[in-house]
Amino acid sequence: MSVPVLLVTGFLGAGKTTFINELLLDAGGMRIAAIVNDFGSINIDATLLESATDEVIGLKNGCICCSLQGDLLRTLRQVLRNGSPDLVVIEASGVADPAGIAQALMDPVLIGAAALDSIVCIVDAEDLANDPARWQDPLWRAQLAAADVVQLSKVTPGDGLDSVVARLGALGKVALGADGSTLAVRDLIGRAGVRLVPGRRPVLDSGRFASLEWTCAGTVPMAAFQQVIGRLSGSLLRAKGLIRFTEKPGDCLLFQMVGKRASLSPSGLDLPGCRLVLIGDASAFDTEAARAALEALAQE
Ligand SMILES: Nc1nc2c(ncn2[C@@H]2O[C@H](COP(=O)(O)OP(=O)(O)OP(=O)(O)O)[C@@H](O)[C@H]2O)c(=O)[nH]1
Repeated sequence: MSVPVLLVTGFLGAGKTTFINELLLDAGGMRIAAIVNDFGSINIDATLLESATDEVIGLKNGCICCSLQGDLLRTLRQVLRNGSPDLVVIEASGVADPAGIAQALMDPVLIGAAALDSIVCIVDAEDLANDPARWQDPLWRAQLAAADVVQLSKVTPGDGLDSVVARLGALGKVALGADGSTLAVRDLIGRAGVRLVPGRRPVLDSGRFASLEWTCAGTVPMAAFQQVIGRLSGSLLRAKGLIRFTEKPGDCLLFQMVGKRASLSPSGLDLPGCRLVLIGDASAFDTEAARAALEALAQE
């Protein structure tokens, strides 16, 4: 019998890694392997998931819905060779159109060993409230359209939640998690209808996003870092990183920013220096200016 593959999609920062982490931590005895595609060359998501399962493989430097389709298939074969898991979870990057990944997974050789089961789309309720234009975003709509299961994240009771659920319903999607709950992993499997090879071409707009990956071997001063991020925030869609501040060089902190909301929390990791990924709209985000501003912060 082929191993089911669960594909988790959703816009930048929607909560895909958080959702998968919860699945892995509450796997109900299932052996789950995770394949994680980050947009850039620093695979923060894979690093974050490594503590939750033995088998996490990061795919970086491209997108599995287009340039890395071959890498995805090779990785999947490798995962299957390493001892058949009960389930493979693939986290798409926030810029991926799941149609491209579904097409790749229709590979005639692979399909007997691993077959795409459900596609879960994480929909960020807070993002929809803050940025109603998201409803018209072609990439966001393509991610939603592909979904067998729509899971809401960042829900606040009231706050227009009923109208979000109703509007998703009008688009033909039943949104789960309006009460903050998530389905158990076993209940996510087998939810797909008959899946045809997607006829349309994936929504790809490689020029839409600009990203910067920055690392330094030492630390950065906290107040100056916050100032730089504050200045950049208007042009950023997503930022994440593992940062050591000069004031507390012993702590490796997880920095997250989605839209205007930023947070710092203990990462539980012990990686040296700092690593940061910034993603913005290409028309607004000046990566070289951002790099220079970050370089000016680096301390030994
Ligand atoms: N309050 C709240 N925060 C959440 C929820 N889900 C995710 N977050 C936060 O949102 C931020 C992004 O979450 P991730 O899980 O990394 O999002 P992602 O979709 O994997 O992000 P990318 O892979 O970078 O596109 C983090 O700071 C999370 O802690 C949620 O349900 N509620």
